[in-house]
Amino acid sequence: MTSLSDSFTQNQATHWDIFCAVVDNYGDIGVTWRLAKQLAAEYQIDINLWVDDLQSFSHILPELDCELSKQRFFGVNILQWNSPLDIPYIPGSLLIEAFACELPSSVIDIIESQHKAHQTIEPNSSLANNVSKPPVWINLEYLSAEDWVDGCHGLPSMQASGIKKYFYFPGFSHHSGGLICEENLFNQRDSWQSDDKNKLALFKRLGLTGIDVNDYVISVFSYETDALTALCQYWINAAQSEVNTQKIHALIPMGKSLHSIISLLGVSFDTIKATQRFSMGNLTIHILPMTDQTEFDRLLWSCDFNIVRGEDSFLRAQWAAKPFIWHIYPQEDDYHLVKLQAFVNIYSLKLENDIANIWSKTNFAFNQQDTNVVEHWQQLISAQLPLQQHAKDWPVDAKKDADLASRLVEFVKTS
Ligand SMILES: Cc1cn([C@H]2C[C@H](O)[C@@H](COP(=O)(O)OP(=O)(O)O[C@H]3O[C@@H](C)[C@H](O)[C@@H](O)[C@H]3O)O2)c(=O)[nH]c1=O
Repeated sequence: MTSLSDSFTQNQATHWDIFCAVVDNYGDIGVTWRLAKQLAAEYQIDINLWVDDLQSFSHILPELDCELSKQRFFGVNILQWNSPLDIPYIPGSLLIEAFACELPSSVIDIIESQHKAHQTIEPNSSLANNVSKPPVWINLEYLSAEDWVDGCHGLPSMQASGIKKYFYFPGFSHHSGGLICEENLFNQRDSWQSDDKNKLALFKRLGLTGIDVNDYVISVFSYETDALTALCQYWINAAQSEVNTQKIHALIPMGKSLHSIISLLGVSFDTIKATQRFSMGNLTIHILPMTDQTEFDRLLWSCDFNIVRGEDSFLRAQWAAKPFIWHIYPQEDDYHLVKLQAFVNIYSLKLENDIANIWSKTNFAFNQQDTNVVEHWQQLISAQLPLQQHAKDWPVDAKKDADLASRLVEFVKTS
Protein backbone atom coordinates (compact mmCIF):
# COMPACT_ATOMS: atom_id res chain seq x y z
CA MET A 1 0.00 0.00 0.00
CA THR A 2 1.25 3.50 -0.80
CA SER A 3 1.56 5.75 2.25
CA LEU A 4 0.58 9.38 2.24
CA SER A 5 4.20 10.41 2.31
CA ASP A 6 5.00 8.15 -0.69
CA SER A 7 2.41 9.86 -2.84
CA PHE A 8 4.17 13.19 -2.37
CA THR A 9 7.68 11.81 -2.74
CA GLN A 10 8.62 13.69 -5.85
CA ASN A 11 10.55 16.75 -6.86
CA GLN A 12 8.99 19.91 -5.49
CA ALA A 13 6.80 21.36 -8.25
CA THR A 14 7.68 24.99 -8.81
CA HIS A 15 4.61 26.30 -10.63
CA TRP A 16 2.20 28.75 -9.03
CA ASP A 17 -1.60 28.48 -9.03
CA ILE A 18 -3.90 31.49 -8.88
CA PHE A 19 -7.62 30.90 -8.36
CA CYS A 20 -9.91 33.73 -9.42
CA ALA A 21 -13.69 33.81 -9.06
CA VAL A 22 -15.30 36.60 -11.04
CA VAL A 23 -17.68 38.31 -8.60
CA ASP A 24 -18.93 41.02 -10.90
CA ASN A 25 -17.29 43.46 -13.31
CA TYR A 26 -13.73 42.94 -14.51
CA GLY A 27 -11.61 43.86 -11.50
CA ASP A 28 -10.95 40.43 -10.00
CA ILE A 29 -9.87 38.94 -13.29
CA GLY A 30 -8.20 42.22 -14.29
CA VAL A 31 -5.88 42.19 -11.26
CA THR A 32 -5.05 38.48 -11.36
CA TRP A 33 -4.44 38.54 -15.11
CA ARG A 34 -2.01 41.45 -14.79
CA LEU A 35 -0.14 39.69 -12.00
CA ALA A 36 -0.05 36.34 -13.81
CA LYS A 37 1.34 37.93 -16.99
CA GLN A 38 4.01 39.80 -15.08
CA LEU A 39 5.15 36.79 -13.04
CA ALA A 40 5.45 34.71 -16.19
CA ALA A 41 7.25 37.41 -18.18
CA GLU A 42 9.61 38.81 -15.56
CA TYR A 43 10.22 35.84 -13.24
CA GLN A 44 9.71 32.95 -15.72
CA ILE A 45 7.32 31.35 -13.23
CA ASP A 46 5.01 28.72 -14.64
CA ILE A 47 1.58 30.12 -13.76
CA ASN A 48 -1.80 28.37 -13.79
CA LEU A 49 -4.60 30.93 -13.67
CA TRP A 50 -7.87 29.16 -12.78
CA VAL A 51 -10.90 31.26 -13.75
CA ASP A 52 -14.56 30.42 -13.20
CA ASP A 53 -15.95 32.80 -15.83
CA LEU A 54 -14.12 32.85 -19.14
CA GLN A 55 -16.88 34.90 -20.74
CA SER A 56 -16.13 37.92 -18.51
CA PHE A 57 -12.41 37.33 -18.96
CA SER A 58 -12.80 37.44 -22.77
CA HIS A 59 -13.83 41.11 -22.58
CA ILE A 60 -10.30 42.04 -21.56
CA LEU A 61 -8.60 39.18 -23.47
CA PRO A 62 -10.51 38.98 -26.75
CA GLU A 63 -8.35 36.09 -28.07
CA LEU A 64 -9.67 33.80 -25.31
CA ASP A 65 -11.75 30.84 -26.50
CA CYS A 66 -14.54 30.41 -23.93
CA GLU A 67 -15.07 26.79 -25.02
CA LEU A 68 -11.56 25.64 -24.18
CA SER A 69 -10.80 24.32 -20.72
CA LYS A 70 -7.03 24.90 -21.11
CA GLN A 71 -5.24 27.52 -23.16
CA ARG A 72 -2.08 29.57 -22.93
CA PHE A 73 -1.48 33.26 -23.51
CA PHE A 74 1.59 35.37 -22.62
CA GLY A 75 3.16 32.30 -21.03
CA VAL A 76 0.24 31.82 -18.60
CA ASN A 77 -1.86 28.63 -18.53
CA ILE A 78 -5.50 29.67 -18.32
CA LEU A 79 -7.62 26.89 -16.87
CA GLN A 80 -11.39 26.74 -16.67
CA TRP A 81 -12.35 26.41 -12.99
CA ASN A 82 -15.46 24.25 -13.00
CA SER A 83 -17.25 23.06 -9.89
CA PRO A 84 -16.33 20.33 -9.07
CA LEU A 85 -12.90 20.80 -10.52
CA ASP A 86 -12.55 18.66 -13.64
CA ILE A 87 -8.88 19.42 -14.36
CA PRO A 88 -6.61 17.74 -11.79
CA TYR A 89 -4.94 20.16 -9.40
CA ILE A 90 -1.27 19.42 -8.86
CA PRO A 91 0.23 21.40 -5.99
CA GLY A 92 3.03 23.78 -6.90
CA SER A 93 5.06 26.07 -4.68
CA LEU A 94 2.41 28.81 -4.29
CA LEU A 95 -1.36 28.74 -4.10
CA ILE A 96 -3.14 32.10 -4.35
CA GLU A 97 -6.81 32.46 -3.60
CA ALA A 98 -7.66 35.83 -5.04
CA PHE A 99 -9.88 38.11 -2.98
CA ALA A 100 -10.92 35.38 -0.53
CA CYS A 101 -12.56 33.26 -3.20
CA GLU A 102 -13.54 29.84 -1.89
CA LEU A 103 -11.05 27.26 -3.13
CA PRO A 104 -12.43 23.94 -4.43
CA SER A 105 -12.66 21.36 -1.62
CA SER A 106 -10.58 18.95 -3.71
CA VAL A 107 -7.70 21.47 -3.72
CA ILE A 108 -7.88 21.88 0.04
CA ASP A 109 -7.97 18.06 0.49
CA ILE A 110 -4.84 17.69 -1.62
CA ILE A 111 -2.80 20.29 0.22
CA GLU A 112 -3.97 18.95 3.58
CA SER A 113 -2.80 15.46 2.64
CA GLN A 114 0.47 16.90 1.44
CA HIS A 115 0.86 18.81 4.70
CA LYS A 116 0.23 15.64 6.71
CA ALA A 117 2.72 13.71 4.61
CA HIS A 118 5.30 16.41 5.09
CA GLN A 119 4.68 16.50 8.85
CA THR A 120 5.35 12.79 9.23
CA ILE A 121 8.87 13.06 7.82
CA GLU A 122 11.65 13.54 10.37
CA PRO A 123 13.58 16.69 9.44
CA ASN A 124 16.91 14.80 9.37
CA SER A 125 15.67 11.72 7.56
CA SER A 126 16.86 10.91 4.06
CA LEU A 127 13.32 11.55 2.80
CA ALA A 128 13.24 15.13 4.05
CA ASN A 129 14.52 16.61 0.80
CA ASN A 130 12.40 14.37 -1.39
CA VAL A 131 8.97 14.89 0.08
CA SER A 132 7.52 18.02 -1.40
CA LYS A 133 6.30 20.76 0.90
CA PRO A 134 2.70 21.96 0.54
CA PRO A 135 2.49 25.22 -1.40
CA VAL A 136 2.66 28.54 0.41
CA TRP A 137 -1.01 29.49 0.64
CA ILE A 138 -1.93 33.13 0.20
CA ASN A 139 -5.14 35.08 0.19
CA LEU A 140 -4.51 38.05 -2.09
CA GLU A 141 -6.57 40.90 -0.68
CA TYR A 142 -8.01 44.06 -2.23
CA LEU A 143 -5.83 47.15 -2.47
CA SER A 144 -6.30 49.76 0.22
CA ALA A 145 -4.36 52.81 1.39
CA GLU A 146 -5.65 52.46 4.96
CA ASP A 147 -3.10 52.46 7.80
CA TRP A 148 -4.10 49.09 9.26
CA VAL A 149 -2.90 47.32 6.10
CA ASP A 150 0.73 47.49 7.29
CA GLY A 151 -0.09 45.63 10.50
CA CYS A 152 -2.05 42.89 8.74
CA HIS A 153 0.02 42.29 5.64
CA GLY A 154 1.73 38.91 5.79
CA LEU A 155 -0.05 37.64 8.89
CA PRO A 156 -0.73 33.91 8.91
CA SER A 157 -4.09 32.43 9.79
CA MET A 158 -3.75 28.89 11.16
CA GLN A 159 -6.26 26.54 9.53
CA ALA A 160 -7.81 23.61 11.45
CA SER A 161 -5.52 21.30 9.46
CA GLY A 162 -2.45 23.11 10.82
CA ILE A 163 -1.65 24.75 7.48
CA LYS A 164 -0.96 28.47 7.53
CA LYS A 165 -2.79 30.72 5.13
CA TYR A 166 -1.17 34.14 4.75
CA PHE A 167 -2.95 37.43 4.13
CA TYR A 168 -1.24 39.35 1.39
CA PHE A 169 -2.26 43.01 1.30
CA PRO A 170 -1.28 45.15 -1.67
CA GLY A 171 -0.62 48.72 -0.61
CA PHE A 172 1.26 51.97 -0.92
CA SER A 173 3.70 51.70 1.99
CA HIS A 174 7.03 49.91 2.43
CA HIS A 175 5.46 47.41 4.85
CA SER A 176 2.57 46.43 2.59
CA GLY A 177 2.54 43.95 -0.28
CA GLY A 178 3.16 46.71 -2.84
CA LEU A 179 1.47 47.63 -6.11
CA ILE A 180 1.30 45.72 -9.37
CA CYS A 181 3.61 47.46 -11.82
CA GLU A 182 5.59 45.90 -14.63
CA GLU A 183 9.31 46.61 -14.76
CA ASN A 184 9.35 48.58 -18.01
CA LEU A 185 5.96 50.22 -17.69
CA PHE A 186 7.14 53.76 -16.94
CA ASN A 187 9.67 53.70 -19.80
CA GLN A 188 7.04 52.46 -22.22
CA ARG A 189 4.63 55.16 -21.04
CA ASP A 190 7.22 57.92 -21.35
CA SER A 191 8.16 56.87 -24.83
CA TRP A 192 4.45 56.73 -25.81
CA GLN A 193 3.73 60.15 -24.36
CA SER A 194 6.76 61.74 -25.97
CA ASP A 195 5.09 61.73 -29.40
CA ASP A 196 1.49 62.84 -30.05
CA LYS A 197 1.43 60.60 -33.10
CA ASN A 198 0.98 57.62 -30.78
CA LYS A 199 -2.24 58.85 -29.24
CA LEU A 200 -3.68 59.91 -32.58
CA ALA A 201 -2.85 56.50 -34.06
CA LEU A 202 -4.51 54.82 -31.09
CA PHE A 203 -7.70 56.86 -31.43
CA LYS A 204 -7.77 55.95 -35.12
CA ARG A 205 -7.20 52.27 -34.36
CA LEU A 206 -10.10 52.35 -31.91
CA GLY A 207 -12.35 53.90 -34.56
CA LEU A 208 -12.62 57.23 -32.70
CA THR A 209 -12.78 60.00 -35.28
CA GLY A 210 -12.69 63.80 -35.18
CA ILE A 211 -10.21 64.17 -32.31
CA ASP A 212 -7.66 66.90 -32.94
CA VAL A 213 -4.25 66.80 -31.28
CA ASN A 214 -5.05 69.85 -29.12
CA ASP A 215 -8.54 68.78 -28.03
CA TYR A 216 -9.11 67.86 -24.38
CA VAL A 217 -9.74 64.12 -24.10
CA ILE A 218 -11.27 62.46 -21.05
CA SER A 219 -11.67 58.70 -20.63
CA VAL A 220 -14.67 57.66 -18.54
CA PHE A 221 -14.75 54.18 -16.98
CA SER A 222 -16.92 54.68 -13.90
CA TYR A 223 -20.03 53.26 -12.26
CA GLU A 224 -23.39 55.03 -12.56
CA THR A 225 -23.45 58.47 -10.91
CA ASP A 226 -25.47 61.66 -11.37
CA ALA A 227 -22.19 63.52 -11.00
CA LEU A 228 -21.18 62.25 -14.44
CA THR A 229 -24.45 63.44 -15.96
CA ALA A 230 -23.86 66.87 -14.45
CA LEU A 231 -20.29 67.00 -15.71
CA CYS A 232 -21.34 66.06 -19.25
CA GLN A 233 -24.01 68.76 -19.20
CA TYR A 234 -21.39 71.22 -18.09
CA TRP A 235 -18.91 70.15 -20.77
CA ILE A 236 -21.57 70.62 -23.45
CA ASN A 237 -21.68 74.33 -22.55
CA ALA A 238 -18.05 74.64 -21.47
CA ALA A 239 -16.76 76.72 -24.40
CA GLN A 240 -18.71 79.76 -23.27
CA SER A 241 -17.75 79.61 -19.62
CA GLU A 242 -14.30 78.14 -19.34
CA VAL A 243 -10.82 79.57 -19.37
CA ASN A 244 -9.96 76.45 -21.28
CA THR A 245 -11.87 76.63 -24.55
CA GLN A 246 -10.60 73.40 -26.01
CA LYS A 247 -13.10 71.00 -27.50
CA ILE A 248 -13.84 68.18 -25.12
CA HIS A 249 -14.11 64.50 -26.03
CA ALA A 250 -15.41 61.95 -23.52
CA LEU A 251 -14.49 58.36 -24.37
CA ILE A 252 -16.99 56.03 -22.73
CA PRO A 253 -17.22 52.24 -23.09
CA MET A 254 -20.57 50.46 -23.23
CA GLY A 255 -21.65 49.77 -19.66
CA LYS A 256 -22.26 51.51 -16.37
CA SER A 257 -21.07 55.04 -17.13
CA LEU A 258 -23.20 55.11 -20.23
CA HIS A 259 -26.34 54.53 -18.19
CA SER A 260 -25.73 57.86 -16.47
CA ILE A 261 -25.58 59.85 -19.68
CA ILE A 262 -28.00 58.00 -21.92
CA SER A 263 -30.66 60.66 -21.32
CA LEU A 264 -28.35 63.23 -22.94
CA LEU A 265 -27.91 61.19 -26.12
CA GLY A 266 -31.53 61.01 -27.19
CA VAL A 267 -31.30 57.35 -28.23
CA SER A 268 -32.05 54.09 -26.46
CA PHE A 269 -29.22 52.13 -24.85
CA ASP A 270 -29.85 49.04 -27.01
CA THR A 271 -29.19 50.87 -30.26
CA ILE A 272 -25.77 52.17 -29.25
CA LYS A 273 -22.67 50.66 -30.88
CA ALA A 274 -18.96 51.02 -30.21
CA THR A 275 -17.26 53.90 -32.12
CA GLN A 276 -20.54 55.82 -32.49
CA ARG A 277 -20.18 59.49 -31.58
CA PHE A 278 -22.58 62.12 -30.33
CA SER A 279 -21.69 65.80 -30.66
CA MET A 280 -23.43 68.29 -28.39
CA GLY A 281 -22.13 71.84 -28.06
CA ASN A 282 -18.51 71.68 -26.95
CA LEU A 283 -18.65 67.99 -26.08
CA THR A 284 -18.33 64.90 -28.27
CA ILE A 285 -19.13 61.61 -26.60
CA HIS A 286 -17.43 58.62 -28.25
CA ILE A 287 -18.52 55.07 -27.52
CA LEU A 288 -15.30 53.26 -26.79
CA PRO A 289 -14.78 49.66 -27.89
CA MET A 290 -13.42 47.45 -25.10
CA THR A 291 -9.79 46.49 -25.64
CA ASP A 292 -7.22 44.28 -23.97
CA GLN A 293 -5.30 45.63 -20.98
CA THR A 294 -2.28 46.77 -22.99
CA GLU A 295 -4.41 48.93 -25.22
CA PHE A 296 -6.41 50.14 -22.21
CA ASP A 297 -3.17 51.34 -20.58
CA ARG A 298 -2.26 53.19 -23.75
CA LEU A 299 -5.67 54.80 -23.76
CA LEU A 300 -5.08 56.12 -20.22
CA TRP A 301 -1.64 57.40 -21.28
CA SER A 302 -3.25 59.20 -24.23
CA CYS A 303 -6.01 61.11 -22.45
CA ASP A 304 -5.67 64.43 -20.64
CA PHE A 305 -7.81 63.26 -17.76
CA ASN A 306 -9.06 59.81 -16.72
CA ILE A 307 -12.13 58.88 -14.74
CA VAL A 308 -11.52 55.36 -13.46
CA ARG A 309 -13.02 52.93 -10.97
CA GLY A 310 -12.57 49.78 -8.91
CA GLU A 311 -9.03 48.61 -8.32
CA ASP A 312 -7.10 47.90 -11.49
CA SER A 313 -8.08 50.88 -13.65
CA PHE A 314 -7.60 53.05 -10.54
CA LEU A 315 -3.98 51.92 -10.28
CA ARG A 316 -3.34 52.09 -14.02
CA ALA A 317 -4.61 55.69 -14.05
CA GLN A 318 -1.96 56.50 -11.46
CA TRP A 319 0.73 54.83 -13.58
CA ALA A 320 -0.54 56.87 -16.57
CA ALA A 321 0.83 60.02 -14.92
CA LYS A 322 -2.32 61.97 -15.75
CA PRO A 323 -4.84 63.61 -13.39
CA PHE A 324 -7.79 61.39 -12.55
CA ILE A 325 -10.98 60.92 -10.56
CA TRP A 326 -11.43 57.60 -8.73
CA HIS A 327 -14.93 56.14 -8.62
CA ILE A 328 -14.40 53.58 -5.89
CA TYR A 329 -16.37 50.30 -5.80
CA PRO A 330 -19.32 50.98 -3.45
CA GLN A 331 -19.40 49.02 -0.20
CA GLU A 332 -21.91 48.51 2.60
CA ASP A 333 -22.35 51.35 5.10
CA ASP A 334 -20.37 53.64 2.82
CA TYR A 335 -17.14 52.00 3.94
CA HIS A 336 -15.71 52.80 0.52
CA LEU A 337 -15.63 56.48 1.54
CA VAL A 338 -13.22 55.60 4.35
CA LYS A 339 -10.99 53.90 1.78
CA LEU A 340 -11.32 56.86 -0.55
CA GLN A 341 -10.30 59.24 2.24
CA ALA A 342 -7.26 57.09 3.05
CA PHE A 343 -6.10 57.31 -0.56
CA VAL A 344 -6.89 61.01 -0.88
CA ASN A 345 -4.73 61.59 2.21
CA ILE A 346 -1.66 59.92 0.80
CA TYR A 347 -2.12 61.21 -2.74
CA SER A 348 -2.39 64.76 -1.39
CA LEU A 349 0.69 64.72 0.81
CA LYS A 350 2.85 66.57 -1.68
CA LEU A 351 0.07 68.68 -3.23
CA GLU A 352 -0.44 72.28 -2.24
CA ASN A 353 -3.29 72.52 0.30
CA ASP A 354 -5.72 74.38 -1.97
CA ILE A 355 -5.26 71.94 -4.80
CA ALA A 356 -5.41 68.93 -2.50
CA ASN A 357 -8.65 70.26 -1.10
CA ILE A 358 -10.25 70.74 -4.48
CA TRP A 359 -9.04 67.36 -5.76
CA SER A 360 -10.53 65.72 -2.69
CA LYS A 361 -13.85 67.55 -3.10
CA THR A 362 -14.08 66.56 -6.76
CA ASN A 363 -13.51 62.91 -5.91
CA PHE A 364 -15.97 62.86 -3.04
CA ALA A 365 -18.65 64.65 -5.08
CA PHE A 366 -18.23 62.19 -7.94
CA ASN A 367 -18.57 59.27 -5.52
CA GLN A 368 -21.52 60.73 -3.65
CA GLN A 369 -23.67 61.47 -6.72
CA ASP A 370 -23.26 65.14 -5.93
CA THR A 371 -23.94 67.48 -8.86
CA ASN A 372 -21.81 70.16 -7.16
CA VAL A 373 -19.01 68.24 -8.78
CA VAL A 374 -19.25 70.80 -11.59
CA GLU A 375 -18.14 73.64 -9.33
CA HIS A 376 -15.19 71.59 -8.07
CA TRP A 377 -14.31 70.55 -11.61
CA GLN A 378 -14.07 74.19 -12.70
CA GLN A 379 -11.59 74.89 -9.92
CA LEU A 380 -9.71 71.69 -10.61
CA ILE A 381 -9.23 72.60 -14.26
CA SER A 382 -7.77 75.96 -13.27
CA ALA A 383 -5.14 74.06 -11.24
CA GLN A 384 -4.38 71.79 -14.14
CA LEU A 385 -0.65 72.43 -14.43
CA PRO A 386 0.35 71.64 -10.84
CA LEU A 387 -2.06 68.72 -10.83
CA GLN A 388 -0.46 67.38 -13.99
CA GLN A 389 3.02 67.78 -12.50
CA HIS A 390 1.92 65.93 -9.38
CA ALA A 391 0.45 63.13 -11.48
CA LYS A 392 3.87 62.78 -13.13
CA ASP A 393 5.77 62.65 -9.84
CA TRP A 394 3.35 60.35 -8.04
CA PRO A 395 4.05 56.97 -9.72
CA VAL A 396 7.68 56.83 -8.57
CA ASP A 397 6.68 57.84 -5.04
CA ALA A 398 3.88 55.28 -4.94
CA LYS A 399 5.76 52.31 -6.35
CA LYS A 400 8.65 52.92 -3.94
CA ASP A 401 11.57 50.56 -4.31
CA ALA A 402 9.62 47.39 -5.09
CA ASP A 403 6.46 46.41 -6.88
CA LEU A 404 3.99 43.75 -5.80
CA ALA A 405 5.41 40.90 -7.91
CA SER A 406 8.93 41.32 -6.57
CA ARG A 407 7.68 41.59 -2.98
CA LEU A 408 5.55 38.49 -3.51
CA VAL A 409 8.47 36.48 -4.87
CA GLU A 410 10.51 37.44 -1.77
CA PHE A 411 7.57 36.66 0.51
CA VAL A 412 7.24 33.16 -0.93
CA LYS A 413 10.98 32.52 -0.52
CA THR A 414 10.89 33.42 3.15
CA SER A 415 7.55 31.84 4.13
C1 LIG B 1 -12.75 49.54 -20.16
C2 LIG B 1 -11.68 48.48 -20.16
C3 LIG B 1 -11.24 47.91 -18.98
N1 LIG B 1 -10.25 46.96 -19.01
C4 LIG B 1 -9.79 46.34 -17.78
C5 LIG B 1 -8.95 47.20 -16.87
C6 LIG B 1 -9.12 46.43 -15.57
O1 LIG B 1 -8.21 45.35 -15.55
C7 LIG B 1 -10.54 45.90 -15.64
C8 LIG B 1 -11.51 46.73 -14.80
O2 LIG B 1 -11.29 46.50 -13.44
P1 LIG B 1 -11.43 47.62 -12.33
O3 LIG B 1 -10.86 48.85 -12.84
O4 LIG B 1 -10.86 47.08 -11.08
O5 LIG B 1 -12.99 47.91 -12.19
P2 LIG B 1 -14.28 46.95 -12.05
O6 LIG B 1 -15.37 47.73 -11.53
O7 LIG B 1 -14.53 46.29 -13.35
O8 LIG B 1 -13.85 45.86 -11.00
C9 LIG B 1 -14.25 45.87 -9.65
O9 LIG B 1 -14.68 44.57 -9.41
C10 LIG B 1 -15.14 44.37 -8.10
C11 LIG B 1 -15.67 42.96 -7.97
C12 LIG B 1 -14.05 44.65 -7.12
O10 LIG B 1 -14.46 44.47 -5.85
C13 LIG B 1 -13.60 46.07 -7.31
O11 LIG B 1 -12.54 46.39 -6.44
C14 LIG B 1 -13.15 46.28 -8.73
O12 LIG B 1 -11.96 45.58 -8.95
O13 LIG B 1 -10.92 45.95 -16.99
C15 LIG B 1 -9.67 46.56 -20.20
O14 LIG B 1 -8.75 45.72 -20.21
N2 LIG B 1 -10.13 47.10 -21.36
C16 LIG B 1 -11.11 48.04 -21.41
O15 LIG B 1 -11.49 48.49 -22.50
